[in-house]
Amino acid sequence: MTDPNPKPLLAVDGLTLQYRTRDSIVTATYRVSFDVFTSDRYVILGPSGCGKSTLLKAVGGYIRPVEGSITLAGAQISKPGPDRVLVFQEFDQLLPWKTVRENVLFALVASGRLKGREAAERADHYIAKVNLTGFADSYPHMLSGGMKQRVAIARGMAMEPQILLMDEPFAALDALTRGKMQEELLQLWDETKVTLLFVTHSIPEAVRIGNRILLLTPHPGRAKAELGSTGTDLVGPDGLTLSARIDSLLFDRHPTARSNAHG
Ligand SMILES: Nc1ncnc2c1ncn2[C@@H]1O[C@H](COP(=O)(O)OP(=O)(O)OP(=O)(O)O)[C@@H](O)[C@H]1O
Repeated sequence: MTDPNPKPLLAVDGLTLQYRTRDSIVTATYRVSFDVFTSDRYVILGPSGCGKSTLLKAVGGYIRPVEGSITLAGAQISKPGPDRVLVFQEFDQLLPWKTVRENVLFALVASGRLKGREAAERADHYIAKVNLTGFADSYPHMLSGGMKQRVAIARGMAMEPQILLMDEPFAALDALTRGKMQEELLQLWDETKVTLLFVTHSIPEAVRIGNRILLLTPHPGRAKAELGSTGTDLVGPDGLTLSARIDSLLFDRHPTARSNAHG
């Protein structure tokens, strides 16, 4: 029987995050709360500067909250750990002097996750999962942007973290490649059911990737609404697509039935 009240894997409660510079304090997020359950594809969506990246860094353990708490499987997050892996937007997140296989292996071995043959087998397994077996001995400069992002995803997945944190991983790709990468990520999720926390400012991407979507207000980010998504942009009983509903909530616009939002 399934538990009617499952405990969240990740619980973010009343989170206020700030940057303190020499002469000012910037509040990035204000009292944001949300829960992520095992195997969720949880998307944080909001305009540029609303604190999405800052939130992800706090879940990664790189920023301490000034207020509120973050717990993973019931334990307070206080520092970075191999149970949370970040995939960034930038193509330069790989080590340029290491091959694809060495990049994936390095993370596994340096974190103490695995060593020797086990590490090599795990690395090859995830390189195959992102369809890069034929490029395992290539260096990053020999790969396209999309291929580099696949390596970053394989490296993150190989760590078998409790949650994979993705900060606009496809934002720097052309539209066709971006669509293909979204499809591949969903396939990978189908095979692994990895829990995703995915940040984007694109409404169509949020609708495509997420099973649950948290909308943040413009700076400083506050939780505005949480929506469930089927992963497709179906028209609801009110005649609105999910994109149109999100658009109206994010920008306080009057929704138009069957209108399409662009992100
Ligand atoms: N290192 C920093 N020092 C001071 N302020 C910062 C720093 N990093 C971010 N900020 C500020 O914190 C706020 C939130 O930034 P953040 O990068 O988290 O937003 P975002 O929603 O991820 O934006 P984008 O979609 O453009 O990446 C912004 O006002 C930003 O200027």
